[in-house]
Amino acid sequence: MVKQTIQIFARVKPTVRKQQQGIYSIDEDEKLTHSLEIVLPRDLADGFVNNKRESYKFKFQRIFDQEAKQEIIFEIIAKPVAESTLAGYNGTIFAYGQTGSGKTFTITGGAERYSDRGIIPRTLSYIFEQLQKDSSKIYTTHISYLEIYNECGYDLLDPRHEASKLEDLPKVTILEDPDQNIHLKNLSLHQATTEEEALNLLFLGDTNRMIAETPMNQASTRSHCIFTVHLSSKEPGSATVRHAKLHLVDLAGSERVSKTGVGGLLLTEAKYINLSLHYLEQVIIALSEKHRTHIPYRNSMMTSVLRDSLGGNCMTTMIATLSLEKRNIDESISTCRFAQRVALIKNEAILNEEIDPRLMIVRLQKEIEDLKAELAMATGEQRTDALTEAELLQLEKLIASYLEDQDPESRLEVGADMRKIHHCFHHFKKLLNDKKTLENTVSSESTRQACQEPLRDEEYTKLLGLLKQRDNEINILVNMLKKEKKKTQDALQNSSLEKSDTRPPQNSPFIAGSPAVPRTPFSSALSHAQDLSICRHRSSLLHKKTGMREEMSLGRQEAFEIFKRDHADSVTIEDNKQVLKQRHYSVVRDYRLCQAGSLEAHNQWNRYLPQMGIIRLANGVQSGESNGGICTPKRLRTQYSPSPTPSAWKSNRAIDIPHILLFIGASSKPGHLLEGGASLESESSLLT
Ligand SMILES: Nc1ncnc2c1ncn2[C@@H]1O[C@H](COP(=O)(O)OP(=O)(O)OP(=O)(O)O)[C@@H](O)[C@H]1O
Repeated sequence: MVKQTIQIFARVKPTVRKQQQGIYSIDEDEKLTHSLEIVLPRDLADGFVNNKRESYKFKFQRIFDQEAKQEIIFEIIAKPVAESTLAGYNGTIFAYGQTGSGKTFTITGGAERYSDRGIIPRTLSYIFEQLQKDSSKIYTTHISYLEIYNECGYDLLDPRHEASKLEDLPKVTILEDPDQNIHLKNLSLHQATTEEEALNLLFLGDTNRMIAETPMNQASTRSHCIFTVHLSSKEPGSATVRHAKLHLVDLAGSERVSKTGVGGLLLTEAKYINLSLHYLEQVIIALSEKHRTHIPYRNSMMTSVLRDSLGGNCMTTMIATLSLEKRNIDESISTCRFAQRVALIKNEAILNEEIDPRLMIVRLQKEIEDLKAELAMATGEQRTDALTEAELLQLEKLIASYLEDQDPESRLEVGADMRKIHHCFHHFKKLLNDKKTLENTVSSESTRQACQEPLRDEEYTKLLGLLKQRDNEINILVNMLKKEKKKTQDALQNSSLEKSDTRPPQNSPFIAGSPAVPRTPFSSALSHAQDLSICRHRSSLLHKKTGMREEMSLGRQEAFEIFKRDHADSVTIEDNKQVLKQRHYSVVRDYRLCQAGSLEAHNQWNRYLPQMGIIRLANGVQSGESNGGICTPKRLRTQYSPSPTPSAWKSNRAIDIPHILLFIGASSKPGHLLEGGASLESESSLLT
């Protein structure tokens, strides 16, 4: 590491000697520290006529007067920096001064004479000369050329663009990595293997700079230019590479805005220039102050780019260019003051070495080869990269026997051969993965089955619903039976009452409680039949709703039979059925009498018909009207004989009391009666 303050030099621009007479003097002391004294008459300082002289004294490493040639400038200022760059340290030379003070002349040089070549071409010549001389190292040289104008960076070496204005050039932006290293995006690096190639790049950049220059943008005045030589070096066979950068910087004019007398865009530019230089000054002030932690590098692009050069890893040199004409004295004094602050900045330059990864790989490969050779010599066997077929087979056998061995103390001995050890690990890993795959398959299968569980649940729910439905149906049937039972009991009670107490005389045609209705031999039967008809009609409706008969499954029928058999009232129901049957026969008997043609009975029948509301229930057939001997629906007509005999009725289970009576009532003529009703079939069967 080389610790060094920034070196400051002053160069006075040649001018008419008469103007400078008595203004400045240069002293040299024994330590080669030069001081510049500027003597300013009072009247020049503040406008008042004053014979007193004001003296300003500034110290520099060296002061070059107007006689100084470009060659000496290079030798004294630039050469040491170029040498340190060749040694692997970063270096910076920047020229600072007001417009026209000779910055560009010093850094780049004049175009008129070859001897006017400035620091850049001379440094390039020197560097390539040294590179040629030094065969102990391999050098690589790259060049970049950046222009910063109004805080925007432009690549002056972009070959794709024929710049007619500055904006045609690619814009360069700053990127900062986590280690706070600055990277310039879009700034091209061009390799230069010879001095000529490097100079061509310099000319290309200067040409782009001049072409892009407009009357409003005098590049040399209002922009900063940074010409950088990137040098890499390494010793042959070594993986260590040294990188060094040499910035050669031509700053914009340092004159102050207040004195430029510009406006509009020029003022904006001047502000930018001064702002940029102001931030440079801020950085330098911050660096020159002790215990200052924050350095405002990021405030401008220029200070960001020159970060290393200012207070960092760099050997930096400043050239203060001075114009000592009377009108420029103030600016020259400012420049000198600025230089004095810069001189306080300490830099710590270190060698920028890094290991080249490609070279490291080559070196390691060679080392491996050497070690293999040594191993082969030590073991006496030549090892290849991969195991042979025979070796693999042998290894598989060993692994198999090891895995089968139940002894927990057993060992797998494959020797000190890493290839075999690796193979064993691969084998075990494969086994483990296969096992995991199998477990995953099993688990996914069980997951799949688990997913099907809801289907079982659905089935279960469906069956449960069906069971509930069946329960409801059974409840309905039980209720029906209860109702039937109640009706039957009521009917029986009425019947017994009629028979015993209230039975009217044979000649009385009226029913008890209905004085207007006469009692006939059929009246009792008709009364029972009326009740039963209503009951069965309701029951029929219920059957239609539930569809009981048709949809009753075998199981249900069976269950129902068991239910009927085990029911507490089954005996009573059975008794009731017998009673009903007896009545059925008595009705049939009465009917036969009626059918026998008793005119009296027929007349009596016709008289009582209108009072029997139940006849209207016979499928729309009106009472008292002749239907040509047929008074039943067509369905019944086709199903039963038009003139059935009582024996036929008996044998036909479909015959039932209420309907017989309905049909009787439905015809106005005796002998034209039909029996039966299909709708009562189920109810009849219930009573069977
Ligand atoms: N030491 C010198 N010897 C001979 N001529 C010089 C010297 N210094 C400057 N000049 C001349 O002075 C003129 C202005 O110089 P130069 O362009 O270098 O100034 P500058 O500081 O770069 O100005 P700007 O800030 O505008 O770029 C040029 O013509 C240049 O040749």
